[in-house]
Amino acid sequence: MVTSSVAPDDPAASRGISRRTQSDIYRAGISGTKPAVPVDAAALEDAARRALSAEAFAYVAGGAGAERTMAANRAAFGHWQVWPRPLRDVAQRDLGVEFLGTTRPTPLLLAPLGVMEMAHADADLAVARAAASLGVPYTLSNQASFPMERVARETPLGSRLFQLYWSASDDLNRSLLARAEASGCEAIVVTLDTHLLGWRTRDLDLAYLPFTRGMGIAQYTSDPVFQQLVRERAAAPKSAAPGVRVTPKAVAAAVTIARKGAPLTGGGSLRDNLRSPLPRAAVETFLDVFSTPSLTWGDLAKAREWTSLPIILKGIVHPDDAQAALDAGMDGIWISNHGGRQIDQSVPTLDVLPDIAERVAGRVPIVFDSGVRGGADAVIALALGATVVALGRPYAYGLGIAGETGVREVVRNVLAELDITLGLAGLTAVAQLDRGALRSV
Ligand SMILES: Cc1cc2nc3c(=O)[nH]c(=O)nc-3n(C[C@H](O)[C@H](O)[C@H](O)COP(=O)(O)O)c2cc1C
Repeated sequence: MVTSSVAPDDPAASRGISRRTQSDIYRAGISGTKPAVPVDAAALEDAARRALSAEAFAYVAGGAGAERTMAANRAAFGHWQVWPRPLRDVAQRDLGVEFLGTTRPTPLLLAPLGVMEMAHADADLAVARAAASLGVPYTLSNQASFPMERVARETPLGSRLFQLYWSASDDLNRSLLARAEASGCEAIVVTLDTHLLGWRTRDLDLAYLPFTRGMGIAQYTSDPVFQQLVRERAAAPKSAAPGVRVTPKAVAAAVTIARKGAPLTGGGSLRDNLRSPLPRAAVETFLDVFSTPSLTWGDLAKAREWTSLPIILKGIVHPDDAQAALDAGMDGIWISNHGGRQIDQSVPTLDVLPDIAERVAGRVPIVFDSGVRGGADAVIALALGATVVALGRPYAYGLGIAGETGVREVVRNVLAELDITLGLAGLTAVAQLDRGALRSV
């Protein structure tokens, strides 16, 4: 349900999320209260830059190479304009869509974002609560900061998908998917575009990768198969690993790793965790199993054996790969270039959306992401054939600035602008959005 602080007898309450949001904001303004996070997308990013550590902001905001794909993702929206169409009675508007066999209240999804503890200590818990309060499904990342079971406990009514990074251990993959199913996830999203970690310029300049500090590996350290791999590694004779120079930063990193490794040591004191070889072995094991560059289309059949949930492939950009996903019997396609974090000067997702939508021809749902910054962007993607649109960085910025409230405001603002844009385009339902709503430039 979409929540609002507007009183139930307020006429705005029956006029959709846009009127409720505007009413909430302007009414609070009378008492001098401003929104917790900037509404403008660029101002939101700026505020996040100020709120986050240099490392956290670089990790969230950064892309691959010279970040030309990030810029292209945004520029692609500039090739389309939304036609205004007045005098069509748009007093009642329906944002609902069919997705994975269920009618959803909105056409929005939250994309999986790893290591959200860098933005806020409540990380995925805060994001899940905000998403659930707005009826927006949340895609839990394989690199989350809390185990999926904990998120499920905190938001039993929230709709969740689980995103898998296909690791080098099939036993681990199977275990993660079984846990996702047991904890109420509705679908598995297999991310395909990160089989090699992108050349992330900002992170390289800061020499900072959160996983090497034990961050963003909570789905692993809480997994029985992974725990066994870690114990085996810790027990094996050591090969001489390159030493780390002991500096205050190295000591701080060791403390973080020890804390994050607590699930492996039985949650002992910090001193115990620092002494135990397991937390560091967990980081090393993770770095070993994380990526599987040898994966091929033929391997996907295994995922079918591991889960009975629908499987969506994330990271599809080439229309031929969309076709291959259909041929492989997948249940959904997630068009994404990882927000420009993988290949520099790659293909902007919006540019390929129409071709892919044509190939898919409604046979499976299409999730779209990379570059969505507001409701008008979402309208354009939906009109070009997306079934649902996924929001990424903006909600991480909201999280960093104002925790759960920040995420809720960011998502609410996108929905409100989407609702207004739909109505001003003369339409009363997301289902009516098609190419006719747009002018190409
Ligand atoms: C900080 C950050 C972490 C991410 N972590 C993941 C992840 O764990 N799994 C995944 O499939 N995609 C991940 N992505 C990619 C997003 O799911 C999504 O594709 C991307 O953010 C879309 O681009 P946009 O945020 O610029 O709109 C991450 C993106 C960012 C910015």
